[in-house]
Amino acid sequence: MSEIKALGYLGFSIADKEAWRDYAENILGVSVDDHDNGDMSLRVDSYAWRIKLKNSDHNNLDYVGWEVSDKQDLEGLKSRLHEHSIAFEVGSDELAKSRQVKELIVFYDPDGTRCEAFYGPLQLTNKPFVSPKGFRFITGEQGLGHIVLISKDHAAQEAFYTQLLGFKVSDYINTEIVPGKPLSISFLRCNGRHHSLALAPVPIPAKVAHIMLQVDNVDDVGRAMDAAEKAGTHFSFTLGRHSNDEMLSFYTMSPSGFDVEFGWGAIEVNDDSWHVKVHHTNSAWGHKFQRPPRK
Ligand SMILES: Cc1ccc(O)c(O)c1CC[C@@H]1C(=O)CC[C@]2(C)C(=O)CC[C@@H]12
Ligand SMILES: [Fe+2]
Repeated sequence: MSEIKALGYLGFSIADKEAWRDYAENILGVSVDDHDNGDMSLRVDSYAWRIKLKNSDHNNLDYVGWEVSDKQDLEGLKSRLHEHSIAFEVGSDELAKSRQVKELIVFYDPDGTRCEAFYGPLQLTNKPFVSPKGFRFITGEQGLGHIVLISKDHAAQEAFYTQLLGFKVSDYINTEIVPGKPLSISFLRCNGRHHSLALAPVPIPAKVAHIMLQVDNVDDVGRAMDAAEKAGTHFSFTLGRHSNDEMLSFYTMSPSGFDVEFGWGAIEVNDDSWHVKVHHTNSAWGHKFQRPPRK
């Protein structure tokens, strides 16, 4: 049912390129490539790029790239979108070239976030990924990591990603961010990663709450934490262990204002044995929220 195999790539407009370069290399430990037009791209694995940072005067989530297996599955997805009267465009050759993929389509979710579905990402096996911090990121079949979108029309967003795009619900977390205003976050998967996408109906104007990158060594979470502390980066949530995917992680505020969760040790979901759960806590321990500094 689901053609979507993984979170493939992300595109952001960013207002502070040099701050991002420093944050990417020295805290996240990902590699940075500069392009002739002033944009930067981040690598975490064999893919030519995973996160594109468009040099701009504002910060924005520009697109979310979902990977499908092959042309057949892309055609299957096109048919489903067509059946449900969801408009899509076939990406031009120029767009495919700039995304460094074989083919892609472009459509929008109910909240207006630009989605791209693609197959055939360029692999740079002749230029292996080298982390400036010696980190190794867990990607492969689990994709880039996860993204948490702030949902405006939450019911429509959940229906779109589950019924149309074929994501499965892993669980829900009921929480109270504003005291007296309970809300339920939906965690959705499209592979063994517990969630590649979460939808959080938090009443704030932001589009993206955070993105998450996962490393394969718990000590690298500690090393990234030390580097972030040394750099004076704001910790939005302190070190903790999540209740649902059991990830050990901390969150720092990126130069764009959204957070990056840096984690290790999450469970993998087996579709045959998993059942949907409801949690009433975000974390088994830790993850203390810290108010952002005033600008
Ligand atoms: C609870 C949880 C489980 C797994 C995760 O990967 C994960 O990022 C979270 C945290 C979700 C997060 C939160 O708990 C506090 C309120 C947050 C920051 C939001 O406003 C959106 C995401 C929410
Ligand atoms: Fe997360």
